[in-house]
Amino acid sequence: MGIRTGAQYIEGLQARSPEIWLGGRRITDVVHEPVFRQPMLEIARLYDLQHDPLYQHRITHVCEETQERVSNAFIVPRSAEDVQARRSLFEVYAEATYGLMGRTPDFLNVVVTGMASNAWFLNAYHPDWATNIQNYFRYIRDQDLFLTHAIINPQNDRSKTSHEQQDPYTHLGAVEERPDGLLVRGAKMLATLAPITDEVIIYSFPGFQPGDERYALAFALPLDTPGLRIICREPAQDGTRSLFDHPLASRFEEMDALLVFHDVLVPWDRVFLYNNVEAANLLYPKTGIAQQPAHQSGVRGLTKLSFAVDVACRLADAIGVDGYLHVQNQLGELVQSVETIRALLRQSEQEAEQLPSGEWMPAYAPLETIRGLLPVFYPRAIEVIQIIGAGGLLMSPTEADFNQPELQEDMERYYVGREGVSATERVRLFKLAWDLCGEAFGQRALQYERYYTGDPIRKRAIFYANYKKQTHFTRVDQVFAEADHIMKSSQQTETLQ
Ligand SMILES: Cc1cc2nc3c(=O)[nH]c(=O)nc-3n(C[C@H](O)[C@H](O)[C@H](O)COP(=O)(O)OP(=O)(O)OC[C@H]3O[C@@H](n4cnc5c(N)ncnc54)[C@H](O)[C@@H]3O)c2cc1C
Repeated sequence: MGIRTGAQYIEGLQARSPEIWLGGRRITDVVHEPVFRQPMLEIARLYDLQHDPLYQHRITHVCEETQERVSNAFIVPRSAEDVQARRSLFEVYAEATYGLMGRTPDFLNVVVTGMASNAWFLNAYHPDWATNIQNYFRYIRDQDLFLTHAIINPQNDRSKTSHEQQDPYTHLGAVEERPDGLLVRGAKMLATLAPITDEVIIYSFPGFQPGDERYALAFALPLDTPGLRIICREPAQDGTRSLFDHPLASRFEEMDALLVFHDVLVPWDRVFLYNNVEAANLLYPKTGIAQQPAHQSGVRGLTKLSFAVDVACRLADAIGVDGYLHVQNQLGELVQSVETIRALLRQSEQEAEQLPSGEWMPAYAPLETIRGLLPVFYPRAIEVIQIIGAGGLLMSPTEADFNQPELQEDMERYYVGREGVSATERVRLFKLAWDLCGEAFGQRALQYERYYTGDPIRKRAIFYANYKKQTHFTRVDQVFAEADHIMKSSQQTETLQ
């Protein structure tokens, strides 16, 4: 089939009936559920871009194997040009959503591409796993599917491993091998956008201990597989809020969910890893499934940060405070944070490493530095919006107030900004800013930047450990050697005198 349109994506959702729970209600018509409707349309818009002559050549290509047009997310990069072709897709999708949707289809499609192109790793443990992931890659590429993923165990008792939890099936684990597949039970979090995706892929961060064999799993399933339950968090919007009042929250909310597997059967041809702690712990480091999508996250993160900085600058200008030194200092700091991420991204592409398999991997150190800095830079941008917007962020009236003739004069007089900024312009800008820095939507977007890729603290610790392996801090030895040499020379000189 190749690239889908937005309408085809929505038809796909309509054709299935996964078990979705939202606010105590079982959702039977996901396509018409107000909470999901606009975010679904935003994703459909991305699918439509694949058919837009302005974008098609930037985000899709003709697949050598099938001769069909497919998304650039399925490129296995073999050159710098391939890396750029994929970046181009990341950029188009990020710009279309202002970087506020992190789990757009490109994200997990890149993960599966990375796993499949490194199937040699799975092959070393079990040839079927390698065949399965390669077939799955072809399947999602050719059907142009949209995936969610759940790689974390529920947050029950983090001081214990999976097999030490009170209930052995709190964390998702294998129950029984059957002729037709593997029976699994337990839960995984945090499947972002699950209600409006086609399939889920399960795998895990490293950290398995001996005894955790049954939890060492990787597989993929359609979301309407019997026994699979999607429990959504409380929504940040109810789908009826106006675009005037909530220009971002009413469009880009990514629903997060817990996935509960009530004795779900995973067909053997969908199992990519099972019952092997070593393989599960090495999956991340050996298959590039952290590094390749980190490129997507970097591009998206740059867009989101730049957008927040644009909002901060426009806010300051609209109320005439950007002439103050401390405001300029803070805005300058934000612009520099954007430039830092931009430079790191370029560096990661320019220093892309070629693996022995021929695959091009954007460079690790700059990408990992982006991962370390965004959880600092993005919250800071949000803080600066709060500092500059100050009390004004809390006095915005609603669209209904603007439409009330009795209030018209007050609206026009008391809500204007500096000269040239009308009341409507100022209020819309402040509402946009509040969506980012005050609303539950904005708080989730901030929490996403901290945690979407795992715990930033442990990530940075791993980065340091890797750095230490490669860097032996030899300059310190050199300075001592030089000092010894200088001391020796001066002693010799003294002896001669
Ligand atoms: C908005 C959002 C969207 C997300 N989307 C997805 C998604 O689509 N798919 C998905 O799979 N996941 C998703 N995640 C989950 C994300 O992967 C996790 O939040 C992240 O890995 C951190 O795990 P945790 O939340 O369980 O925190 P925990 O690991 O429970 O950490 C909680 C706190 O305890 C500390 N801590 C815990 N254990 C240790 C330890 N061993 N050593 C030191 N400190 C420790 C941490 O530093 C942290 O401060 C999302 C998260 C967010 C916030």
